[in-house]
Amino acid sequence: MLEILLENEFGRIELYQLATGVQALRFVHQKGQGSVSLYGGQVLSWQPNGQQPVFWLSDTSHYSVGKAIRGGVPLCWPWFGGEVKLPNGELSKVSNHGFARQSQWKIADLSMSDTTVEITLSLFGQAFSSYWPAACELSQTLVFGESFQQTLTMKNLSDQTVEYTGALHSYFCVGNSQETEIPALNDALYDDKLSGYNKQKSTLENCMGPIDRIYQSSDKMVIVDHKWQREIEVQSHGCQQWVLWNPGKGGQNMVDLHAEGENEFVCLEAANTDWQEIASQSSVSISQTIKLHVKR
Ligand SMILES: O=P(O)(O)OC[C@H]1O[C@H](O)[C@H](O)[C@@H](O)[C@@H]1O
Repeated sequence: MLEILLENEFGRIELYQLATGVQALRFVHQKGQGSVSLYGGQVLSWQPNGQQPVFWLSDTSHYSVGKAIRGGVPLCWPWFGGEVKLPNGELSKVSNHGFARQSQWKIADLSMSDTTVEITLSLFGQAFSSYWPAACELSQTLVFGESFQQTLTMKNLSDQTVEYTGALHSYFCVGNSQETEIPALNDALYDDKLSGYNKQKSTLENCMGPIDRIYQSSDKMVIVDHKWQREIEVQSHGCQQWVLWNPGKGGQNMVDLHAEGENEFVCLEAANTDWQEIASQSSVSISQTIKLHVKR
């Protein structure tokens, strides 16, 4: 199955079948190319012309309903990590990162100009999970051009206040995670999910794991990739934390991470890891803007 959804003098957007139950959009535009899975509403790739890919995608990712896709920008929502707040306020252990990344999103709008490809996806419904029964509507706008902008708007359609945690879980492609730094993180306190020690401060030598940290910062970050001589600037909006994750050699035990894959990416996630309220019938948004600076 292949369907051209939009074509003009600047490019083309196609819908294709990636696997059973997994449809995706891909675009070729005069500024670059990219792809987005409707399953998970997940950006899979983006490569501006003349650049290395910006997002990393595992060669051995699952593409099947009920499993998360490894790479691109998974949406962690309405909970980040393995804990949800139930409607009665109690916390409960759950599988990681919520249902948005394992739900079927719909195309709400597509447009293409000389400078950008804009894709809006939506997810609408209720009782997606017994842990989070509220009716909700998510809208995700993706603007691919020379830079990339992603906005996730969450509307609470129920008559109760709801609480969420979440993240735009970007897998950034780098020349080598061992030759990659993020200097602005050195100024921030972090909770170390691996050791359990909170409010740490230390210099991050490089981005090779095992690393799993929640930084208390919403500052603009610059990923300095020495091997590819590239800087990736990431600015978040509406997010209070950055999560930094790379599995290191432990990645070799993950079936959906190809051999040596841990050398090729760093996850820097625009996140809210503390519970955030959304009042009944209200909307809130989180977003990120990504810009590339190539030194060569
Ligand atoms: O394997 P996943 O459920 O996609 O999670 C991958 C990673 O996501 C985040 O970065 C968490 O902080 C990590 O603890 C987790 O291992």
